[in-house]
Amino acid sequence: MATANKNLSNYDKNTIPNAKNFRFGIVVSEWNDHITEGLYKGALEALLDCGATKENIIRWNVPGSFELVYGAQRMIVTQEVDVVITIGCVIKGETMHFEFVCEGVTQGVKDLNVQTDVPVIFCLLTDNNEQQSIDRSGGVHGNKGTEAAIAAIKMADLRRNSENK
Ligand SMILES: Nc1c(NC[C@H](O)[C@H](O)[C@H](O)CO)[nH]c(=O)[nH]c1=O
Ligand SMILES: CC(=O)[C@@H](O)COP(=O)(O)O
Repeated sequence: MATANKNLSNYDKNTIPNAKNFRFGIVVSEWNDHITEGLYKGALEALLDCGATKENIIRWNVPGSFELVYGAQRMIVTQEVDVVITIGCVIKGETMHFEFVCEGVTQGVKDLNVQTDVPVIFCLLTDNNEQQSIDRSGGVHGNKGTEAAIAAIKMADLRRNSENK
């Protein structure tokens, strides 16, 4: 289902585990910070709404989305988190750089999910223009940060429940 047909901010708390006992890492790209701050706000509000405590939410900034992978890896190694959310916004420019940044982050986040035992949530906007980013960071299509927070809670719960299987 395309985002245009699904509001990214909708969630049913009855279907979401309580987040109070999980530690969350959030790595935020400073590129397009007028967008990434909105994504972070959506994620933070959803985590707190679902029971997370501010003491259990660790935020680090990185220069751009390409650095999200390294930031998430260091967060996993040093901070004893249950899950990491990577937040970035890549907007198409004149060159192929967009494609390489998007692919690099996509593959890097995938690799962290495969190579570590901590889930890494992919909250990366990969948009053709700024309006698409505005629409998905608290605009008409909701907030992808909210969606990422809910995914983070669910994946932290899955990890906890699968530890002793
Ligand atoms: N153009 C965008 C970038 N570019 C910067 C890269 O992410 C990276 O920081 C640089 O190549 C140095 O390694 N980053 C974004 O997050 N969004 C963009 O639209
Ligand atoms: C995704 C990017 O790095 C891009 O915004 C840079 O713009 P350009 O391709 O015009 O150099």
